[in-house]
Amino acid sequence: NFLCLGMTPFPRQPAWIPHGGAWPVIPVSKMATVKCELTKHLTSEKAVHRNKVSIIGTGSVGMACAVSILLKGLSDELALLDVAEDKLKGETMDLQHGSPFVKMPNIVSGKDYGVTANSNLVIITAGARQERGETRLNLVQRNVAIFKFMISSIVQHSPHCKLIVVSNPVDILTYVTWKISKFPQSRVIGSGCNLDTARFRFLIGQRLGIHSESCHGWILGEHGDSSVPVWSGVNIAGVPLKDVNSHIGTDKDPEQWKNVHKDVIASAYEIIKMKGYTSWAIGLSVADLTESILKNLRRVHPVSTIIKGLYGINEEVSLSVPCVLGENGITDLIKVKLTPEEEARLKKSAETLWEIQKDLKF
Ligand SMILES: NC(=O)C1=CN([C@@H]2O[C@H](COP(=O)(O)OP(=O)(O)OC[C@H]3O[C@@H](n4cnc5c(N)ncnc54)[C@H](O)[C@@H]3O)[C@@H](O)[C@H]2O)C=CC1
Ligand SMILES: CC(=O)C(=O)O
Repeated sequence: NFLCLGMTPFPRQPAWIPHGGAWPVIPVSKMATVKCELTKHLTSEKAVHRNKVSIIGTGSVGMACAVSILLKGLSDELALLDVAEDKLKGETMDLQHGSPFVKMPNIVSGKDYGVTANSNLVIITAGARQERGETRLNLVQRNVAIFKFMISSIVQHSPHCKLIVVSNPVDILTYVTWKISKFPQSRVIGSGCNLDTARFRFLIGQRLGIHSESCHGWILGEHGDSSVPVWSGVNIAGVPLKDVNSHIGTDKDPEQWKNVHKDVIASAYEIIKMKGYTSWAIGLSVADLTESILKNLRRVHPVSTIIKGLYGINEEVSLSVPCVLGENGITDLIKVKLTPEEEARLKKSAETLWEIQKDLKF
């Protein structure tokens, strides 16, 4: 019985207790007896989590990311952090109760950054979101203020992690995160145009009656209003749409395919007008990035990274270009052959961001 009494009542901290919080009052002798009768304990080694994912901000986007990652079974520990304690606790408990239905890892939560310690990947969704009709760029000062403390705290507890920035304006906050964290460029990834590209492929698929996965096309540049559709590269099964319609994406196009890109830009505004926020598509798209990183897939995604020196852009701005993503984060950028018009639009996107970024204090 000595072994039994010496054991912790649980093999690990139960997830509904905030990190660092008190243990529930459970009659230890009863617990120990049942556990001892049932099991023969072999080791008290502490679990090592190699694929720990932390999500900062448990609002609509953070929780959509959490559920999408859990359903894909990607992490062996999920940590949630938010300043709104009741909401955080409620979301944690609610997720936990789904554990019989998915292979759920240990879920911990708290408002202290210690809960995120030793993460492999930290996903940042905290901060203000757009009101109806508000632009993403308008959020900048409010969210930069939040990022100062948040990024330093994450880095202190997970100095080797990769960071995915989702909060808006995502490109500027990716740059801010890179500066504050002092991480190499490879480990700071903005979700960027991963979502815009998904919307683009979906809408092309709708016009053609082909599944979006088989519609190959990329949106680059700023996530949002100045994003750049690369019409020159859109293809189905290797057949470029511009070979079928040489005016595709231009004013001269009788089918006005350029409206597909207009709809991509309008998407977030339209959804926010109707339901107040966007969440499901961004959650699924972040889980897709997470999969490439945690499984070291080296797939190519349109994510935001510092692109100084490419496409004639000389400022330190973060914009989306196709990037190879694996266990070390972004290892390579694909140099896309753009038409002069596309390159000019990308430069304009960079200028738009630089105009705001150059005066930022953080
Ligand atoms: N990059 C993209 O494609 C997308 C980005 N977003 C952005 O994601 C962000 C989150 O959006 P929602 O989840 O809808 O907002 P939300 O308001 O539902 O959630 C934000 C959460 O952040 C928490 N928070 C605020 N300050 C914090 C701090 N200092 N530390 C920790 N947590 C803090 C709040 O308590 C709240 O729970 C927004 O900036 C939004 O614009 C949203 C959709 C797509
Ligand atoms: C809100 C936002 O950035 C989006 O849904 O695209």
